[in-house]
Amino acid sequence: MNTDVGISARLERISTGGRYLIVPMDHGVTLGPVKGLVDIESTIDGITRGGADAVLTHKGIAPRVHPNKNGKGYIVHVNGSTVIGPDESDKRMTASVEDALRVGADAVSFHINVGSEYEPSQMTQLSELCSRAADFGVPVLAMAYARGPGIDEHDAESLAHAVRLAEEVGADVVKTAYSGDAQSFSRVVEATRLPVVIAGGSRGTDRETAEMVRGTMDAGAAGVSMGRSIFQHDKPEAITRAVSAIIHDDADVDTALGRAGLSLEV
Ligand SMILES: CC(=O)[C@@H](O)[C@H](O)C[C@H](N)C(=O)O
Ligand SMILES: O=CC(=O)COP(=O)(O)O
Repeated sequence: MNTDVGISARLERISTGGRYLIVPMDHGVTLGPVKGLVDIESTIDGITRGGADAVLTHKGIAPRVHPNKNGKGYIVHVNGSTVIGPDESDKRMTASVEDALRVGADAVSFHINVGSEYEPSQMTQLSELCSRAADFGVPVLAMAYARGPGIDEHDAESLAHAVRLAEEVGADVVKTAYSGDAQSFSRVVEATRLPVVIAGGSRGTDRETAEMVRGTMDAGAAGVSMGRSIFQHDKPEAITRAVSAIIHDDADVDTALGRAGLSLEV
């Protein structure tokens, strides 16, 4: 049980009533300056107006985040790798808890590939990060992916193992991939007492995005940490509005898309 008042207070800054709509934009390290991240100021302005609870970036982007985040929460991501480097799974530390606090973060996030050859070192780093962050009352979002040789990244049992590991080493919120349907994802949610949020993966249609979010919430999860489906959208504010309607107002898919002015077509 989380009894730390600083962690509780900061968790409230990155969520609404225990539900999370986080938009991660750490992909500039991983993928480069892709669509939506070149003019990151406008994207952040749109998604925070659309109902995001928090945005997430690497520490160096902080000066471009604060003037545009409309009073919403801010999470600093503390490890990274690139798709053009020797091994994308080999995430290395890029910031400390102190760095994150210096640039105004409300929480830190850390990516672990459970099942990869880097799992042992990443698990140690995550555990140490959680201890250090707790010293300062800073929440840790663990991005716990099931990634490695022979692993199905959407298999519910593997995802359940990944989210459970995050709780056991001391994280406060856990993000993982979606297993594809509400029934299987409920087994992932049941594997931990932590709030579970999903990654979106590469961008699909608006209906696919909305159905994924609806299924996630039906499974008992706490929300999303959804990047490309939101920041690569032609209308980031509108798709955020649709996702927010599902997460914060329990809207169904058609209501959410309609309320955001998006097409109801497949
Ligand atoms: C680009 C991807 O495939 C994502 O799933 C990333 O691995 C997520 C991540 N936080 C990153 O950009 O490193
Ligand atoms: O940091 C990355 C994520 O949390 C997920 O990003 P995606 O683009 O929704 O997979």
